[in-house]
Amino acid sequence: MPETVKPSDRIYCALDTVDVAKATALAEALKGSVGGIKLGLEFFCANGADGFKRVADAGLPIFLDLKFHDIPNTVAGAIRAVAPLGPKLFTIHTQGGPEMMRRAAETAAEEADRHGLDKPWVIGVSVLTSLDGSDLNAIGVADAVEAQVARLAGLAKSSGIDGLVCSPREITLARKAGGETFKLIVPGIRPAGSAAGDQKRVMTPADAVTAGADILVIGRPITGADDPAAAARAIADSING
Ligand SMILES: O=c1ccn([C@@H]2O[C@H](COP(=O)(O)O)[C@@H](O)[C@H]2O)c(=O)[nH]1
Repeated sequence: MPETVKPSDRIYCALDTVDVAKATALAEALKGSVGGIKLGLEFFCANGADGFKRVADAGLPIFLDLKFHDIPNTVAGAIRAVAPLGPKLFTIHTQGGPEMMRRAAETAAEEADRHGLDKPWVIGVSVLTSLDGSDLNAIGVADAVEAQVARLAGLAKSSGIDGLVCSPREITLARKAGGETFKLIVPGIRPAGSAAGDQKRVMTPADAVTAGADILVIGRPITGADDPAAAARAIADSING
C-alpha cells in the first residue's frame, strides 16, 4: 500500500454480530470514517451470501474473514463459492500447508477472471492474536510466537498468497519474511485505555501503523462505542498524530 494512504482507509471495522440490520446500519454510519468492513464467522454463519450483499450495498470494500482451514480441494471449493461475492480480501489458515495455499491462490485468480472481478487478496492467518506462547505450547508448538509467525509468513510468501494476518507485535518480522508488497492485516488493535478482552498480543493503532501494518482490523473499540463513527475518526486522528 502506498505511503499516501489516508489513516482512515487503513481501518477495517469488524462487524461481529448476527444482526443484519445492525450490521448494515453500522456500515452506512461508518462510510467516510473507515476504509472497509470485515465480516467474519458470526455474521456469515447467520446470514450467508445474502447478508454479505446487504452490507456490501453500503459501498465499502469487504474483508471476508472465514479463515478457511481444510484440505486443498475443499478450500478451493469454498473459494469458488464466495468468489462471486467480490470480497476485496479473504482469509485462509496458513496451517493448512503449502499445497492448500497454492490451490487457494490459483483458485482465487481463476474465479476472479471467470466472474470479471478484481482478484481478491488471499491472506493467511498465522498465529491468532488471542494466543500467547503458553497457548502455543499447549497445542504442541514448542517455538515462541515470533518464530512460528516468521515460519508461517515465509511459507505463505513462498506459496504465492498475498499476505498475512499477524499481531502488531510481529509486523517487523512478517515484513522481513514477506517483503514490501506482502499485505499485513493486523487485528489485536487497542486504542490506549481500551479493554483487551480476549486479545493477548495487542498494540495501539498509531504504533501498529508506524511498525508497518497495511490494514488495522478493529472491532469492539469501534462497534462498542456510543458513536462508532466518531470512535473510528478518533482512531484515524490518533494515527495522524
Ligand atoms: O488472529 C486474529 C484473526 C482475526 N481476528 C478477528 O479480528 C477481529 C478483532 O476484533 P476486536 O473486537 O477488535 O478484538 C475479530 O473479528 C476477530 O475474529 C483476530 O482478532 N485475531
